[in-house]
Amino acid sequence: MQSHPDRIILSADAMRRADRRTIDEFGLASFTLMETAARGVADEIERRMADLAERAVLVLAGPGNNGGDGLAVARLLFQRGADVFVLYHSGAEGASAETQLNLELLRRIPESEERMLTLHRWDAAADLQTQIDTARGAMAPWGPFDLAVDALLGIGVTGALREPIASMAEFALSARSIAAIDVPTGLDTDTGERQGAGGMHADFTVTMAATKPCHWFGAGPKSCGDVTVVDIGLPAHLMEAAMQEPGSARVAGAATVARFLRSASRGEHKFAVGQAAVVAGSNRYSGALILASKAAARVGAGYVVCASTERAAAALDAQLPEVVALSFRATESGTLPAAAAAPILAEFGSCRACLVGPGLGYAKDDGARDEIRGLVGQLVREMQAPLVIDADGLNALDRPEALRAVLERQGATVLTPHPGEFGRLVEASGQRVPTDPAHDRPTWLASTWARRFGVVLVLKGSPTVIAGPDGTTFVAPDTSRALATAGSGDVLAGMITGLIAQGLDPLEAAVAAVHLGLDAATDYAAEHSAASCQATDLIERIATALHRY
Ligand SMILES: NC(=O)C1=CN([C@@H]2O[C@H](COP(=O)(O)OP(=O)(O)OC[C@H]3O[C@@H](n4cnc5c(N)ncnc54)[C@H](O)[C@@H]3O)[C@@H](O)[C@H]2O)[C@@H](O)CC1
Ligand SMILES: [K+]
Repeated sequence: MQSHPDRIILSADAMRRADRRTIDEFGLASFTLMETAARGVADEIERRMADLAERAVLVLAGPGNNGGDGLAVARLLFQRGADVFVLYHSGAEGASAETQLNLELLRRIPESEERMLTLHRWDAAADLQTQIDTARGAMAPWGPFDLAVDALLGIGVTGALREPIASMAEFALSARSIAAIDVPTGLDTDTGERQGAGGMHADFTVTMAATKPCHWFGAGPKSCGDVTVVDIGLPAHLMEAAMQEPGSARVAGAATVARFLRSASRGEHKFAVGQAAVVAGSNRYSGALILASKAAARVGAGYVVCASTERAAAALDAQLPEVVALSFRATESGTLPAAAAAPILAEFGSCRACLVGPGLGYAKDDGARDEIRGLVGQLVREMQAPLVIDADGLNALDRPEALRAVLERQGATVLTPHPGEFGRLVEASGQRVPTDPAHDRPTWLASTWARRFGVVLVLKGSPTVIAGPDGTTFVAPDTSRALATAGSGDVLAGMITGLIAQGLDPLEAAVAAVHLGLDAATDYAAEHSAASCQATDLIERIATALHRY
């Protein structure tokens, strides 16, 4: 469980805009930003490399401002006692003024008796093999480096690595550890995907102003190592503006999750604390009903009631005597009939949260489909309490009018699709999905569609992204293989419902539930192989996870 404060995620564009506005509008010189960035990187390196004075550092500097950061870091580490070998891309000589000045400053450092500083120019226009051999020759007397600093490419990267960057990056492999400046070279900043071969795997990454999606998504988490953020002085109002942009997000720290959970009206009488209703299951799928109900109870809902077919309700009774079950004669498809909606609304009208969907058996056959579409549609239209729609409940929203009914609801709605269910929802909405790369990011999709549907949207994935109807977006701190188990979706939906029933704001309940699920999975994986995790193992660990906040 992370103890760090909340972390912000900005897209490459949002970061560039904040940089630009800080320099042009606010008036903080870009050289100052670069120097502040470099100081932050050097401080973090010094914090991790015990005695810098005895260390040999290789700085790989690229042709842009990331390279400029690297050149400044080289100067600072040298000043702090390290022997520094700078391998810089000749493009730096034609780069921004701040990068050129940093190259010039290195050149002005006088020879020193105690420490070595080598500036080695990599001529990007010359024959590649010659450059490789020459660089290798120049490094030969240096022996292995304690650290390589990856300042080749930062958020200006586009597409697969082109030479000579890929060959320059290879020189990092000989170092004992690797520090990446801003982002590891070769990672797409907004997706964390590696374009083609090559590129950097860092032991730690020091990033400017805010994290970027590549630190959390795709190959990023494995390629970045520990990520620390350096405040380079971007003014708060410009950071706030960047945070408002679709695609920007926040990763809640433990303190925030604890604050969300504390907002629950805990300890009051069980009816006051909140009744959670679960409309789920079918003759074939009673497990989903049981898991969702158990999770709602375990997360602290005072009183869980459920509605299902006779057979599923009987199975639940056997396992969860404390949960009151309303049972209905199943349709010939073995699923809940649409006619169950009225009695459910009558019985559960006073519930404080209602979950509909797990195991309803939507795919069974057309008969089932019509019945479940009718049942879900009526609950969407008439259930006043916050409604959590998961699994087959989502599949039943397969027509534009169903999604319009969701948008028109007075009460809050939480949708918890996995990517496939999400794709079908978007398709059913009849709205166009922008396919350009800038927009098919999970954070952008979640915030845009949460706003369009007017819902809390939990876009399950690795990691899971949670967005509110105003576009506020959270990203789960990591993923766990243990969560990739059947039924974990039922558990998550049950937890969200159980937390809302206790008075949590639906968005906060969804964020807290995702974190609790991750904590439970991490706890399990600490003692067992993650692949062996069952949904019931997760439920058993919810209470422990809750207790920590
Ligand atoms: N004043 C500023 O704007 C600041 C910028 N910062 C640094 O500046 C970086 C962004 O700098 P830039 O926008 O100059 O971009 P980068 O320095 O990330 O790289 C852009 C350069 O790399 C080349 N390039 C792009 N993709 C490539 C590929 N696939 N293969 C080979 N070469 C490729 C481009 O032609 C361009 O010359 C940040 O990552 C950060 O490190 C920070 O110092 C904060 C302050
Ligand atoms: K880099």
